[in-house]
Amino acid sequence: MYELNEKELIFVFTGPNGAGRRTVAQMSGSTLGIKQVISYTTRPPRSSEVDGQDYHFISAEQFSDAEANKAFIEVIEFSGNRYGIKEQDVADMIQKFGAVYLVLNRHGAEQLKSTYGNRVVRIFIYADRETVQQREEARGDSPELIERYMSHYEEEMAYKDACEHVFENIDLAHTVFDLTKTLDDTYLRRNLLDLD
Ligand SMILES: Nc1nc2c(ncn2[C@@H]2O[C@H](COP(=O)(O)OP(=O)(O)O)[C@@H](O)[C@H]2O)c(=O)[nH]1
Ligand SMILES: Nc1ncnc2c1ncn2[C@@H]1O[C@H](COP(=O)(O)OP(=O)(O)O)[C@@H](O)[C@H]1O
Repeated sequence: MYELNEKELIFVFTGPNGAGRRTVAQMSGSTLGIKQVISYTTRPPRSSEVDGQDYHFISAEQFSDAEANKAFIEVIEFSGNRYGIKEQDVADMIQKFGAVYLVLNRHGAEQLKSTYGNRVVRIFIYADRETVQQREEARGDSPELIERYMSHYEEEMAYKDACEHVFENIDLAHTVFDLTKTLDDTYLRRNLLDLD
């Protein structure tokens, strides 16, 4: 396994689906200049999604081949689709950029933590049940998919106290400001938000 040095950090955004993890991660990530390590998935792309940007969309056969070659740090199955992060992608991105982020459910967050230890900073993003459901509806998720996401809500919420940082995402601008400032002050020290 690639050993990370002190300046190399992996930010893992986790929390219930629909809480806004991807949205806030992308916004803070672009301000702070940290890049996303993209997962591989067998699920089909949604109409707004771009291959290589949202996910690497691959066939079930390609996924199994990569799995057989031990390419993935972890693999999960959600709703009949498979998801995984490639170890080589994490190593390459870290060597190139120093700090990276991922958006994962609690199992992925836990796996990364056990692999990379104190180099992993888990950031829990959440909102109340009703708000999450409304956002999934507004995002255009089907009623069946929403039901599946909501059936995992409590399980994902139970991971909150294990995470290094927790943000309730109600007002988007507010969340992104607080998050960016916390990451900058605590880890990156780029003083991007120094308002003095
Ligand atoms: N553990 C793990 N979770 C992942 C990975 N990629 C995506 N996820 C999470 O798996 C869940 C299901 O993903 P999906 O239904 O496609 O939702 P999406 O977040 O809107 O793309 C979401 O909570 C994702 O954040 C991965 O490689 N590993
Ligand atoms: N604070 C917020 N207020 C209103 N809508 C939000 C907020 N944060 C995110 N959203 C919207 O909610 C939906 C879910 O956010 P997304 O980032 O896709 O969630 P996740 O990655 O946690 O599944 C998206 O349509 C996003 O634009």
